[in-house]
Amino acid sequence: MADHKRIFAGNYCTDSDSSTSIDTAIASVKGTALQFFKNGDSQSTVDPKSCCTWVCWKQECYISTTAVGFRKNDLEVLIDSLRENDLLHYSHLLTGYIGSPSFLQKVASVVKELKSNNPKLRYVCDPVMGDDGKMYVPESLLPIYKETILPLADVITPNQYELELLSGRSITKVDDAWSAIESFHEKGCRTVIVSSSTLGGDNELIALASTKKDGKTTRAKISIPKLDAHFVGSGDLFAALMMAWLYKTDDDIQHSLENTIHSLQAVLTRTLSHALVMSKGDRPTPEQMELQLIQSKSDIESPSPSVRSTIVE
Ligand SMILES: Nc1ncnc2c1ncn2[C@@H]1O[C@H](COP(=O)(O)OP(=O)(O)OP(=O)(O)O)[C@@H](O)[C@H]1O
Ligand SMILES: Cc1ncc(CO)c(CO)c1O
Repeated sequence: MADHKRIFAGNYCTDSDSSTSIDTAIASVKGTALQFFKNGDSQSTVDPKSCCTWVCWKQECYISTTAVGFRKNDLEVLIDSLRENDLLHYSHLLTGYIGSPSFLQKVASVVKELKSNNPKLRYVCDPVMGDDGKMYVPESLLPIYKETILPLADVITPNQYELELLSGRSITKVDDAWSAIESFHEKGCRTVIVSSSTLGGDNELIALASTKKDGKTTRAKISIPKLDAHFVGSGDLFAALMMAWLYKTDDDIQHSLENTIHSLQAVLTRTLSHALVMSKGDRPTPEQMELQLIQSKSDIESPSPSVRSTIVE
């Protein structure tokens, strides 16, 4: 199995539902892996060496459906074992929810080690800290994200609130967002994607993307029709799909945004319709709102976007 297709995708999660980034990143890039994760089948469709140990851990977690917290010591043991087996060579690293400062510091040292093994490694960081003005991780994570993680990240995918936290600025207009994004470029982060914001009209969410190459910045913006529901795992799915499409399109932010948003819309619309049928008109339970990823396999693998992004001069 060629080294360049290796992905290291990690999402510190507390239950099986919140690990969509792993399923989706692998599924997007490897095609066949989606079924493998969801049906908990044998390892026949996936060469474990081509994915990563966390994926195997995730599979166990999914089968047992036990609440699992992946802690700093677990990460150390995992990294030590991968190092001993000469398996610390990856093309991409994706991190999501991280709940403790010591874990985040350890992630920073892992990023450095992976980058020293492969200077071309792409680190995609979803700085999951909160939403709608509320933090749901300890505040002590913020300075670590700002000072240590941001300069290491090649791609960062904050939502509007996380953009405010990381930049220390209030974001009330699209122009505020662009200047906060520019400040991240200045810190060394090449590509910044704002996964969702309320900087548009009442019925839409706005996502923004900016990438800097050879001193030139390219910016894109897309309007997302807003669904009247709250989804769990949509941010994970967003980060995973952006990572896959940026890789597949050689950093074309416009097409990556369009493809990602198309797949998200398909998954979320299907999820909501399914949940409403299952709940027979009552408020759907979290189980009924589980993202319909398997059912959306073709929308993930072969998106045909109808919503277009615009390049912002
Ligand atoms: N209510 C919704 N209506 C339409 N699309 C949605 C909705 N909620 C989420 N999405 C889609 O999910 C994507 C990710 O947005 P979301 O706000 O869930 O992520 P996030 O806040 O960045 O996540 P995280 O908590 O991981 O940081 C958006 O770009 C959008 O495409
Ligand atoms: C535990 C936990 N809490 C919150 C979030 C953000 O939606 C995530 C993203 O998956 C998560 O895993």
